[in-house]
Amino acid sequence: MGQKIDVRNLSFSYGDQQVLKDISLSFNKGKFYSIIGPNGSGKSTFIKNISKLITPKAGSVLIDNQDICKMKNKELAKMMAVIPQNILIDYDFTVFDIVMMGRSPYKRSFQDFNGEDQAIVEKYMRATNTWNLKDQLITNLSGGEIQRVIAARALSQEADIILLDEITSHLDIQYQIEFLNIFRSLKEDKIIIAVLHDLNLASTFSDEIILLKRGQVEAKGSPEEVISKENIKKVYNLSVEIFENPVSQCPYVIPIV
Ligand SMILES: Nc1ncnc2c1ncn2[C@@H]1O[C@H](COP(=O)(O)OP(=O)(O)OP(=O)(O)O)[C@@H](O)[C@H]1O
Repeated sequence: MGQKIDVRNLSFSYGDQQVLKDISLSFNKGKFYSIIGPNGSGKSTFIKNISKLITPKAGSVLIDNQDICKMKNKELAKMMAVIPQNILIDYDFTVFDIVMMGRSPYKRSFQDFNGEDQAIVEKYMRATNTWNLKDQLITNLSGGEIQRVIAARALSQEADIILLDEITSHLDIQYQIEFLNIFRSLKEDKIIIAVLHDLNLASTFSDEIILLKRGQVEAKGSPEEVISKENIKKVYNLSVEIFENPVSQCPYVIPIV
């Protein structure tokens, strides 16, 4: 389950504003993918389409050759976990209860969580450094703490596909790196797709990068193929120098200011 995602000729519009145009891509197990591109280029809209939050106007999204629009939400939730960009939780659940919700796809109606669920939840709360927050109300946490709790919930879903929509936006530098490391360390038997704004994080962590420009794929491939002076100029209208990162040996972008 969740070995491969095929996006075929995907187009999407909000009203008469076309936001995604004829996108075809494949994502395979064992890889960390980043989606990059300027503000408004359609990155979040793409993540919402491939997670069935919104429905493509044309084209399809297939997981292991099955159209996600024909899948039950619970079945999809066993295969795919999403960490969204904007997390609004205004009900007074404890952090532990919120993370436990990640186990719901595995339960029948009114079936209780068991010791195995608790052990899974504790494992991922410790990994995301949220175990010490377990008895707090979610409404009392900071933006970065909430994002870590939502990551723990997504990990507790134990899905083969993880979508991260700008997970780093609320996180300080330590947690940005820690988080991307957690997800990268899990990639062997998962598909990880992350929307990232920081080109150098994308370059360091990704096996493949997809560069969007106005809802179309401008470039895709390895960091070396995508992170080039020409692509950055064309898509961000920004002049940059590219060096080799001395630690990771990946392309390292420095804007010319
Ligand atoms: N719910 C919505 N209704 C109408 N238009 C929307 C909606 N959500 C996004 N848009 C528009 O669709 C376009 C793409 O937005 P999207 O959020 O996918 O871009 P993005 O690349 O994720 O941007 P950012 O980097 O700023 O997060 C933008 O022009 C945006 O204004």
